[in-house]
Amino acid sequence: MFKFLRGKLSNFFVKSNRLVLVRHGESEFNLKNLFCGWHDTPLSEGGLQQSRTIAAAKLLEAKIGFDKVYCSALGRSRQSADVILAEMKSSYLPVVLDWRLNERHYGNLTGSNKRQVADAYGEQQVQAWRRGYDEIPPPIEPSNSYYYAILNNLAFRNIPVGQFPLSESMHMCVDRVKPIWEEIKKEVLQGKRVLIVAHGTVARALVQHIEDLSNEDIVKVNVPNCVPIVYEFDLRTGDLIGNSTYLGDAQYIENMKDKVAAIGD
Ligand SMILES: O=C(OP(=O)(O)O)[C@H](O)COP(=O)(O)O
Repeated sequence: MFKFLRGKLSNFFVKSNRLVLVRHGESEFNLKNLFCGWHDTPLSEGGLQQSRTIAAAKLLEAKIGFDKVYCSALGRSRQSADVILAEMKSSYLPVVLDWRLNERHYGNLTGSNKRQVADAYGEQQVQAWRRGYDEIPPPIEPSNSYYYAILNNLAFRNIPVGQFPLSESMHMCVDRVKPIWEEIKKEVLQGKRVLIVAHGTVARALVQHIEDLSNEDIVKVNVPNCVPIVYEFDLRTGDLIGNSTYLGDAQYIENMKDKVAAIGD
């Protein structure tokens, strides 16, 4: 009876719930400035450290806890989540791996150095591939060094026939992410405290859905590694309350956004 009343009372008072979105820590491919997408690169030493000292530290500082974690089927997302959870003494939490949260497939650009591609095709074309909304990079070919590793990755074995991409635009990624986002949002609105550990383009796709941004506005968004983005939802209406909050030092975050936006060396 007491438990029942306590539940009723907390339902009466608790009217909002938070959701946290984090891009995984720096990967080996991020470090080498290579297009990565569906290639399963591990985190770099720096990326492991960012997961501890930026993502987990800022979440602990903000006293934000979780009930459930969503990751992609790519190892770097899970690796970052594991480090964050260990640091938060929350390794017991359920972690769901879902391929629909995989990074955008970068097609035949996979494995290429971004600066070298810019030297060959021009900066404008590279930025159109990286930050255009409908631009689809050329499909990955069997001659690409990562073609077979991606195709035969057992982490992708549950992908329905016909849905395994050979390349994706931002737009395709936004469409792919929509159903899993709707599933996650339902849980958030039921009061589950969810952490999503995702990737650069997938994080932007989620941001577009969450903030209802236009196609023109979302292409200007850049998500740094390991900076938690916090959202708050009204549990009754399902609407977003206020704006996103990026946890961390404002100047550091701006510098990292600029770094992510740039083609790099
Ligand atoms: O795999 C990638 O994203 P990830 O490091 O977030 O998984 C991309 O290569 C990021 O590159 P971009 O910032 O040029 O889109």
